[in-house]
Amino acid sequence: MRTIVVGSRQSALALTQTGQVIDDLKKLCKEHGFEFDFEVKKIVTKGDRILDVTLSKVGGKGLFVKEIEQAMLDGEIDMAVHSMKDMPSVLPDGLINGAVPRRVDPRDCLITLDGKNMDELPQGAKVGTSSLRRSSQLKAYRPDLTLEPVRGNIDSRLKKLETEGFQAILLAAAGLYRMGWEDRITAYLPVETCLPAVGQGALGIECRGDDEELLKLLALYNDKESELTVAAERKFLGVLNGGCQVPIGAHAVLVKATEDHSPAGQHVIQLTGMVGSPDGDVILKETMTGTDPDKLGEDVARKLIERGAEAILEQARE
Ligand SMILES: NCc1[nH]cc(CCC(=O)O)c1CC(=O)O
Repeated sequence: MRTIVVGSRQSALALTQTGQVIDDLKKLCKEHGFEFDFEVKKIVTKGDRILDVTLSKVGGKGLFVKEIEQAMLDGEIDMAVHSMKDMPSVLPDGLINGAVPRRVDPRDCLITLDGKNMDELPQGAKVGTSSLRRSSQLKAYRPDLTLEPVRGNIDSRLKKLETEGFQAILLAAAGLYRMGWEDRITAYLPVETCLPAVGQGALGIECRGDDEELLKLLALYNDKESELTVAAERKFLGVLNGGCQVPIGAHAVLVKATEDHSPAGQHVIQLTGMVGSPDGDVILKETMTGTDPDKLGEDVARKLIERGAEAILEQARE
């Protein structure tokens, strides 16, 4: 019996989703005769130590995964469950993404205390979000809103909704589902109004590239549709060279092969990508379809670069 040591951040969300993945993997082990046991090892990351500082000020990229990846390379842990949207687009040598489990709803949602949805919020309402992607798109949709940063874990953000005088806060629906707090969701933001973060709603299971035993199990856990759509979004992000702290959004879905005149049975991916200015004055969007996720992600990114995405991102990075 081999014990798989699973590294996890100690936030409630990280531990919850790690526990859920371990439960799923244990079932798969039983069904397919794998002799694995699982153990969780908590790891404090740089991102956790500086939760009170606005992430864009400390260089957000990979802040939550670096220590975990080092522990994996050092053999202290064997596997880690990440929110896909917090995973850098390039993994260090020796580590791979062994599975993308079935993705949950990628949309953002609005949480209000009085049940008002986005269109019912009063003129100038104070709305909490620390995400440039969300505030850029929200400003484009409702220029009158006052968007203010709200940081911290999901539970502390929900508390701040009450204690810091926000009329609403914006969060990913996925985190609330995983915590069992979906009853807090007041309204979903349609992807047409607010394109989600790349990989939002999906998890990634990272492990060492030479851990063949574990990779066999993870292959059974992989969801092809989630893998393909997330791959297209991540390639798009990688080409634009953006972390989670620039106003970039993307959303991919599988469409029927016939709609794209491709051979039946072939996967056709439709990807919408977005780059916005921080003040929401410019929102560039492109939608394309394709069968190869990498090519599609690259094509959508190139299209946006042709239309001036670089200058917008440059402005956002300042
Ligand atoms: N940036 C933090 C973060 N990373 C993952 C999630 C949960 C959503 C997901 O798994 O995609 C959240 C919270 C949020 O953005 O509301």
